[in-house]
Amino acid sequence: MSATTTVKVGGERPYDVLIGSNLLGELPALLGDKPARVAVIHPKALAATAEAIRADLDVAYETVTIEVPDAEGAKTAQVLAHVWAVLGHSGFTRTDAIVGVGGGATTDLAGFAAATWLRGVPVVQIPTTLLGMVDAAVGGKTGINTAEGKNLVGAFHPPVGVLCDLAALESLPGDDYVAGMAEVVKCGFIADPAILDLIESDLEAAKTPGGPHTGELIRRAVQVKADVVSVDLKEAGLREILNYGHTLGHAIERNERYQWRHGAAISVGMVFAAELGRLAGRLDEQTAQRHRDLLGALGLPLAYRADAWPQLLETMRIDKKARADRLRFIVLQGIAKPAVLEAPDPQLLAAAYAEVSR
Ligand SMILES: NC(=O)c1ccc[n+]([C@@H]2O[C@H](COP(=O)([O-])OP(=O)(O)OC[C@H]3O[C@@H](n4cnc5c(N)ncnc54)[C@H](O)[C@@H]3O)[C@@H](O)[C@H]2O)c1
Ligand SMILES: O=C(O)C(=O)C[C@@H](O)[C@H](O)[C@H](O)COP(=O)(O)O
Ligand SMILES: [Zn+2]
Repeated sequence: MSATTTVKVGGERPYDVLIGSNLLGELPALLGDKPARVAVIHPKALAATAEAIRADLDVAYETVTIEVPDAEGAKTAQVLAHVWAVLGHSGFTRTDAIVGVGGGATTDLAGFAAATWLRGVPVVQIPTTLLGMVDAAVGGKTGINTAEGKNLVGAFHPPVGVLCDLAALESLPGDDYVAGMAEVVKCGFIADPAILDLIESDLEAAKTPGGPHTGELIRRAVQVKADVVSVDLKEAGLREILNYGHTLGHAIERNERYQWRHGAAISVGMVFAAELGRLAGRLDEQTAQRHRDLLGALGLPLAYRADAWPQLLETMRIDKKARADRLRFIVLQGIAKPAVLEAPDPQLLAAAYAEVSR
């Protein structure tokens, strides 16, 4: 994809997601002339990019870079407190702005820092992973983990803009790229079957950013997310479909002390959700099998430890979709036909887990 594509996100505070190459020059226009100060939050792996952004912005703004720990290590209350301290020492006011540069973990933290500092300052997200581009940086869900589970503290705080510079994907390790494909596959199953066809048309190419369909896959996945969050920012209903595979996936991440990639965990979670839907009589066998075939061919995991079930079940009880004692899962009634399965029989749950356990 050479030209820049724009996906519009609607709602009370609409914004654009730009997808293309060499987009960093768009940042000053997004920030506008209101901020006097800009904080660029990034992990070590993106230090050079953050420095280049700082150098560019220095002409018009007082700019500070804030390096945060890598991956899930950034999504803690301690790191958030550190960011608040830097903003405080730097004199950040309500018109000043934050820029998140990195994968989903960094943009979740940067977004939450922006949501909470002075009860809300503008944030521009610059995702540098596939997962960040197609999912985390879009939609305004921000947050951190706690000892009890994934993303348990957070806020809905939409960015003022998102810059997906595809050149960033060139330095991304292969396993991280493939982990991002799990969310792309999710978008295919819940809303846009053309995504599944494009991936299946060249499975090897789909594992790399150099594939012939990379740009279209990213655009389609961003469009799925944009369509959903434009009408349901705060997850009052429709937005729950974006959580397909995440009820079990988040429990696996916690069980692995966040050493598994998010995309890998939700890959197992989606196979589980497909089996749950099948065993509940809602999903046909062929579509359930298509989950395994597709995710397996991409190199994503399809199974998890059998002995972990009691702990996973316990963790799933504080999933955000749960209501009182009732667990709720997103299942499919067919491709692009997501639905809620409420309070499934414990035996049904165990049977679905048996299908993904080893
Ligand atoms: N807010 C949301 O709506 C939303 C949606 C999906 C996922 N998430 C969250 O996103 C996180 C996962 O995001 P992720 O998969 O991007 O992982 P990540 O942020 O942990 O990044 C993966 C790794 O890639 C490195 N990296 C990032 N960009 C790079 C680049 N261009 N070149 C080289 N290395 C690079 C990072 O330093 C890290 O080590 C999870 O915490 C998940 O909960 C949030
Ligand atoms: O944007 C959403 O809504 C999603 O559910 C997208 C998910 O891919 C993402 O991992 C999200 O962070 C999960 O949200 P949570 O509310 O279950 O923590
Ligand atoms: Zn996710």
